[in-house]
Amino acid sequence: MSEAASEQVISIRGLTKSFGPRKVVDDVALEVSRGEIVGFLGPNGSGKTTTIRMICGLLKPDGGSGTCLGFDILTEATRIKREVGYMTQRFSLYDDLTIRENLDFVARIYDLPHRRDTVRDTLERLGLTRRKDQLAGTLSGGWKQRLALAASVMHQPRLLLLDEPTAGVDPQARREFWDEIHRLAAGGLTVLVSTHYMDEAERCHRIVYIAYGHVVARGTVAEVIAASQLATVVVSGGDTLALAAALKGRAGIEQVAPFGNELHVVGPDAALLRASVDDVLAETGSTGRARAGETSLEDVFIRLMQQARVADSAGNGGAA
Ligand SMILES: Nc1ncnc2c1ncn2[C@@H]1O[C@H](COP(=O)(O)OP(=O)(O)OP(=O)(O)O)[C@@H](O)[C@H]1O
Repeated sequence: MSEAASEQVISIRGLTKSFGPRKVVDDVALEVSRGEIVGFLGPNGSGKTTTIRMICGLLKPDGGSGTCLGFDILTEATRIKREVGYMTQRFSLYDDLTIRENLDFVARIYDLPHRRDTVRDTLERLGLTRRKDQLAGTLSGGWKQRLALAASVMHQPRLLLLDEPTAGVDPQARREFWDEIHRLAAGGLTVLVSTHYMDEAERCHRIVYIAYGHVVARGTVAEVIAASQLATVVVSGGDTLALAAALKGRAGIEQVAPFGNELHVVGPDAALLRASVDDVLAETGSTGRARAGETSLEDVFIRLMQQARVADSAGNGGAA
């Protein structure tokens, strides 16, 4: 394998999977380099978990090809599984074992050498030593996630797959979790993480957005926002509820969303958007004031989801 190719941790194309008559992953291509943190986003049921499971050899694709960690995803699944850490959406450790006992159990499953030292080092590395004798069932959501992360990196995988790792975890714990992910990536670990949280997407080096089984956007957060070519106008003051109702459905306006005392109004044509907002403000005699705003990743995702829904019902899902 060439040096450049060996830096490519995930390289897949044409990945396809159906459950019954439904194609839930359709022609997905993905390239991820060593040390990258790539965010996998998309609405519920869009095929993220299914794709992740195919990449790490837990599920056989119907079509497509490629490599994960240099191993063929179709024929070398066993070798892939050994070098991947996989943290699922649900806490899958034992509530009635302590943190240390849980890690010791995982170390036995992997048949890790120097088990005691490995567990001790992992406890230390993930900041769990102080709580090592606490029962997992009594931990808060944030600590449980930290333990689950420890369990999934203890065997020193080269690729970490995280499936909605911080669902239901408070912002402080989430931030610490992500600090840890960045530390691990800086050490050479590659991370593919599925999430519904915008702040998490923003902490990834790159994001891939999937809808109805198709990749519909990819790039850095800034690139994905720029590629959407959406414009945003922020309206502050006035009766926001009445204004929102008046703005919806007007020419060039695709989204109207209240944020506190302001409205974010979004559309694809900046001039038309502004003209429509100004018209509505004048027509309603509103005291609200309009200014140009920044388009957010959330605005872009809502548009991508709506476009994908239209494409799916027309039977011709888009691809990026
Ligand atoms: N083993 C299975 N058998 C049948 N259908 C399945 C199976 N696994 C997943 N699906 C279906 O495939 C579709 C894609 O599911 P998947 O879990 O990959 O989506 P997701 O993007 O991870 O969703 P979420 O964000 O809700 O976790 C869903 O409609 C799901 O119900």
